Amino acid sequence: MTAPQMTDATEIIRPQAPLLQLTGITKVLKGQEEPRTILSGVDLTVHAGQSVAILGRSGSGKSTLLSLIGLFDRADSGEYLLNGNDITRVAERRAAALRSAEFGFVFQRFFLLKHLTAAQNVAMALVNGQGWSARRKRRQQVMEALEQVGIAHLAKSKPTRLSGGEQQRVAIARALVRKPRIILADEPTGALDTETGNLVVEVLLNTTRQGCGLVLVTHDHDHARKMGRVLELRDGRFN
Ligand SMILES: Nc1ncnc2c1ncn2[C@@H]1O[C@H](COP(=O)(O)OP(=O)(O)OP(=O)(O)O)[C@@H](O)[C@H]1O
Repeated sequence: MTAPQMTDATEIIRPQAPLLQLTGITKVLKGQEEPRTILSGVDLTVHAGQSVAILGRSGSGKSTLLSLIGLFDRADSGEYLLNGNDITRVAERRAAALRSAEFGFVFQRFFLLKHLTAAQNVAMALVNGQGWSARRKRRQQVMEALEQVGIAHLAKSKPTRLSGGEQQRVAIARALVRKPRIILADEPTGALDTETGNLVVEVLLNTTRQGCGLVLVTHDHDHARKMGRVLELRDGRFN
């Protein structure tokens, strides 16, 4: 049996455990109006190398669910296991450590810094509380991530010189450079034409062949069908 490993976030990794396992997750929004139940018993298990598409009409709670998985928010009830560890009520400090050690995030908007090159944008993800890693190691990590998404030749280009698809691939490289176990992608093709969107979906799927888990929120049924599983969020749960 493979021995458990420790990560940056001092978490025990159980190799046989799913990457993530959500059971009976609920989320109620309590604003100035009446409390509103957004998620009412979501179950989701993702293993290494698996891809899942989440469909659902606008407002069905897809982004809310992704923000719970990515530990930007916490569920009101239910259980969340990450690598077999119960993190349902994890405190913010540990959540932040887990976010940067375990997850890569990709959004519809690319959030690239215009005055930096593609490589410099990717390198930004390597800054941590202790400052920068060694320059040579950093450069190697950045080039590997750019190669992984097929744009190493654009390393020195600034975002304004890149197409939308190329910019999204820089954003994906930035998500990959820390070698996350799970990619959370929220409508990553929403701002792209069909052909470019297809390419970006292929790039994301490729990460699962290297062992990442992928959760893709999308409105595009063609993209969803390319994932290993398609789930539809309706009335706060998967039907
Ligand atoms: N911070 C918030 N305050 C109040 N309501 C919110 C907040 N965040 C989300 N909501 C509401 O919760 C519901 C679910 O939103 P969410 O963004 O998760 O849906 P979605 O399925 O991702 O929608 P879309 O496909 O349009 O992105 C919506 O009705 C939304 O208006």
